[in-house]
Amino acid sequence: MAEKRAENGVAAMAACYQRFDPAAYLQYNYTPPRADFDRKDSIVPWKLACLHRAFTEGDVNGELLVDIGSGPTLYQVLSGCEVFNQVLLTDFLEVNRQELRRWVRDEGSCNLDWTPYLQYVCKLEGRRPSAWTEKAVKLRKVIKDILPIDVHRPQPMAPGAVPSAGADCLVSCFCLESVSPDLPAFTRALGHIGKLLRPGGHLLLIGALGESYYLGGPGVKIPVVPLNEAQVCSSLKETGYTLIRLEVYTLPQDMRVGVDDVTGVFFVKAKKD
Ligand SMILES: C[S@@+](CC[C@H](N)C(=O)[O-])C[C@H]1O[C@@H](n2cnc3c(N)ncnc32)[C@H](O)[C@@H]1O
Ligand SMILES: O=S(=O)(c1ccc2c(c1)CN[C@@H](CF)C2)N1CCSCC1
Repeated sequence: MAEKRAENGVAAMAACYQRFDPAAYLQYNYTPPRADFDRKDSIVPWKLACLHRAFTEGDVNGELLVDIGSGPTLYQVLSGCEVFNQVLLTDFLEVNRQELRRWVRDEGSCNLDWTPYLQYVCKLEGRRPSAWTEKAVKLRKVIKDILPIDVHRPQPMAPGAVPSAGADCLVSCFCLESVSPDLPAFTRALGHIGKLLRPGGHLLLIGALGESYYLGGPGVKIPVVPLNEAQVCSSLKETGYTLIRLEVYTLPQDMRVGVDDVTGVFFVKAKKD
């Protein structure tokens, strides 16, 4: 009975995502006021700095980085592309994979200009902002594929998509809590993606705290599992990760713009046991 309920919850979530609108999602979350590089208290500098530090402090290395639930966004691999020579982007929806392919193939008509993000990460790396063009070339070179994924499946990706030994690093941002009908499903999904990671590999997880819904497009209200820090830590422990660092950002009032009810954002660096 419980299994049937879980299946129904996952199916209902998948149905919600059929109305997901990448262009609107990018507009809601990745343009000002949320993505304001001139504001010291903006979430963008905080998140990009968390990722930059995590990728560059010396313990993260290897060949393959996999981004779980990429959506239509690239910011999450802008630092990682300097550390790994193979990056896989993944998403549940073809519309998001198409958005990413348009950027990777430099076909134009992307729904967001990632230049400010590329420039900001170059600044974090001590490079001149004009080096963003070189970073874009590097990123396009290391992205080896853009593949389907379903984190609710015990095997989230097609056989052979990731080497049997596992990826060296996973990054995942605002995915697991936004696609799971409840906390047990979130925890199971965390375990499923862990199977894609080699023992000793790192997980960089960014997510929403206290969020119960978000708009995935005009009038597209998508339920979210409201998480607190203790639940995130408990789920990590339950699924075989050792927490290295947890950082929390509290969203300023004026960044609560009605596209969701998120109160904070967490950043986790963890290692698979
Ligand atoms: C809130 S968006 C996050 C996008 C991006 N990572 C970011 O940081 O903004 C959640 C993403 O999860 C994807 N998704 C939905 N169901 C999924 C599933 N079962 N497995 C993996 N990803 C899923 C959606 O297509 C969407 O791109
Ligand atoms: O933290 S954000 O404000 C952000 C970015 C994405 C999301 C949320 C918040 C909250 N709702 C999530 C639903 F899944 C998606 N941010 C937007 C600017 S760039 C860094 C990330």
